[in-house]
Amino acid sequence: MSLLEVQSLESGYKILKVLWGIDLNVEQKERVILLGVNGAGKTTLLKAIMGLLKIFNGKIYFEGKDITHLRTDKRVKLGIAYMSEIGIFPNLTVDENLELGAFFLDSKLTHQRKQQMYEYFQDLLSHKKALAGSLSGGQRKMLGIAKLLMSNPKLVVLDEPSNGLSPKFVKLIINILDDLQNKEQFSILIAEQNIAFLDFAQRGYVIDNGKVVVSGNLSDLKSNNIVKKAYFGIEN
Ligand SMILES: Nc1ncnc2c1ncn2[C@@H]1O[C@H](COP(=O)(O)OP(=O)(O)OP(=O)(O)O)[C@@H](O)[C@H]1O
Repeated sequence: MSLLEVQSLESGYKILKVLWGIDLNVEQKERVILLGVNGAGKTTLLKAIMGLLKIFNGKIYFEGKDITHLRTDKRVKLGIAYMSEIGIFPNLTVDENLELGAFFLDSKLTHQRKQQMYEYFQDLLSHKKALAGSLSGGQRKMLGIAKLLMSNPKLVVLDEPSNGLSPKFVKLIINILDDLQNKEQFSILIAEQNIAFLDFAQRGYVIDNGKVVVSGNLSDLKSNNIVKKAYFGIEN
């Protein structure tokens, strides 16, 4: 049984269908990347998995449980955490952002988890009372990741964490995710256009016009002509 299984998923916005029958799965402790050009449907797919969009057709299972029509907060309680491209609330403090990430934990568990996050991200501890909007781009991403992990997720869903970051910070984010996954053993589903993340993943899917056009393990992806052309600028 896969941790996450998406079957023939069709979704979109009001009457606009964007996803046309997506099949995808994520196994325990696996790192899966979603590649695709702007507008391909990556964000739409992640939102549909999180219950933020109406499902027109198809199924979503988490640990074998049908969650196709489950409310978003209930998906979070089951163990799926999502970081959108924005990821944080700029008008709240660092501490308040972390608390929001654990909305369903009691105050003792929230406190313990916050301490854990401040241990992982010591830079955030010194900015505990600062407004999230006053942090640097890199610090905001760290906060987004810490907020994401507050709920102790089994599956972490990330939408373009590299967006707006310099190559140095992209490397740092990759190292942090690598380290935290080893410590906490969650699975990762990540939408990215930055090829630095290709080596981070074990398996991936290329989405185009709301359909999966290529899928496979890292070496399959790297040798695929569509991927080579779109991401490495190689024609053949
Ligand atoms: N709120 C919305 N209402 C209507 N259409 C939308 C909405 N958000 C996205 N779309 C459309 O859905 C399609 C897929 O967009 P999506 O954001 O999922 O792509 P993406 O692969 O995540 O690209 P990007 O990397 O630019 O975010 C696009 O045609 C887009 O215009």
